[in-house]
Amino acid sequence: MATDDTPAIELRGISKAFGPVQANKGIDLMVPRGTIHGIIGENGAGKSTLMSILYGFYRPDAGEILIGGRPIVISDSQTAIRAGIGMVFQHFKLVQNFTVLENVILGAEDGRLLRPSLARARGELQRLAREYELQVDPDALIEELSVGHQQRVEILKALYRQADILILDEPTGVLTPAEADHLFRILRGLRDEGKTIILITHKLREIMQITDNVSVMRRGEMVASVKTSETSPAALAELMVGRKVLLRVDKAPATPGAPVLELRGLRMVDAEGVERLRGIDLDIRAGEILGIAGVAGNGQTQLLEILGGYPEAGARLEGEIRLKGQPLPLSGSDGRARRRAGIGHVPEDRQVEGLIMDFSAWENVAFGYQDAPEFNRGPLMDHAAIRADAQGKIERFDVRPPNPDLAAKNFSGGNQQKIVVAREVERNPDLLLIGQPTRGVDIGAIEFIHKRIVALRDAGKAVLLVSVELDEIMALSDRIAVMFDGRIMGERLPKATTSGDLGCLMAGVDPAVVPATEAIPPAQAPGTEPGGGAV
Ligand SMILES: Nc1ncnc2c1ncn2[C@@H]1O[C@H](COP(=O)(O)OP(=O)(O)OP(=O)(O)O)[C@@H](O)[C@H]1O
Repeated sequence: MATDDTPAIELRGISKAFGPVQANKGIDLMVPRGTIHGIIGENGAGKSTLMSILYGFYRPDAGEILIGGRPIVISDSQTAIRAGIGMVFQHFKLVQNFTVLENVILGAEDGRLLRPSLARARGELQRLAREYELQVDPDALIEELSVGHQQRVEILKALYRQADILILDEPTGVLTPAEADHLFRILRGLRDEGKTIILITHKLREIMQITDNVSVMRRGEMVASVKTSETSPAALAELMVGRKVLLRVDKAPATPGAPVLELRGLRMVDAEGVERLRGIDLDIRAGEILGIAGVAGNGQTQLLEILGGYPEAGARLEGEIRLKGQPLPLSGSDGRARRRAGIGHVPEDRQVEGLIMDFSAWENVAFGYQDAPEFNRGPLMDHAAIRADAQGKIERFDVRPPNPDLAAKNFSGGNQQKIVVAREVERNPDLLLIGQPTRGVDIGAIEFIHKRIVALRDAGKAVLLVSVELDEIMALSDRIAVMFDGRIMGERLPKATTSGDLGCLMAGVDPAVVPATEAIPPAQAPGTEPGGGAV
């Protein structure tokens, strides 16, 4: 019989192997009811696998699951949902061309939720949205929503199914700081009414800020479970990685040289006629990291795509791009031509643009560089050479498992990112375009990726960094440009600015021309509905 202190979730001896990879080894975990429980661990430590077992995506090879004190076999996600478990995935599982309402009721029409009438479902959805401050338009198509709003739909979907336990896998990776704050308010509210929340994150700041307890995984094992109030970021980092980690970027002042990239009046109007870039002028010099700060959706993606050689289909472009003094074509170029010209590109979305998920790691390491001379023997590609090259990159970047034959989709998110970064950085491009370099990446790997970016700069290369993580922009950049609504709102030196100052520019307000007393609107991507606020 469940009593008040019966844990909401108890895992005993859970093991799961994928071929030779032991993703989970005899995991024990106890999550008290009405708490927020953090799970941290390096990329590939087995966090997502464990949660996928709890959600019925995978069957464990061994072990037992108890929900509310009762043993349960979770054979599929319907069983998990019936047991009161809801999951918000890293990559949302919403149907893009369905409405919010359709997505929320999809799959919920079984058992206790017998085919509700649409009107009743709408009423219930609106009630939940109001009660939990998760406002979204029930009739909006998912594809029209910002990622923050799509995440609201995922949470609403779980609440609609009456989840008592909510699992969130890296929920803030795609959110702006204001959106993340809002999400945390919601999670605290849910906890305070007795729901149990599991939060997987790589951000130790979030762990310290919001969790009650935290469990640490390393290489498939659970190595510690502690009260958050009794630990520190440094202690957690060490538990995770097994060594001390530098939690800040160590770099000497930049010594910029000649301009590598010059942009003049770059404009882009997309296929729907929306002006996404409204005349960008920027210079990036050799030996310099220029960080672009901004709320996602203000033109950074378009800027990277154009420079990387694949602007959105149907877009109209104007302006000039010069690389080391030479004009580059605005269009009619592609990613390979840009790479030949000396531009490396780590795209923001590794799964869509950075990798071919069904291809092996070694094939992905040649992706975009397949015409490089060392990868070809006469008219044929030299697979052995590409494989050997990939093996070296995988080892140097500590990609786990270090298996070049594994398909990209079978690596954990952070290891996928390392594959893309290794491919681009190791080519020593004159200009590296790098979007969200450490999204979903563990702290050990962040330290490593940051070092490699700084090393590239120190070798006299130019780096254009786009990140929604203000901390990352502040730590890595030699100079910061803030984008808002397709324009550069202002430039700052990291030492001469604050996150408040940058936040104003990110919201489209120049603090230099606004009286200090005037209210600053929350940073928000244009096009998200004002009623809902920044998530
Ligand atoms: N379907 C699969 N087939 C083969 N191997 C897999 C599969 N899913 C996961 N793995 C492997 O299992 C291990 C654990 O992966 P998992 O995704 O659980 O890690 P994680 O801790 O969630 O990592 P990240 O923080 O990078 O998301 C990794 O080595 C991964 O490559």
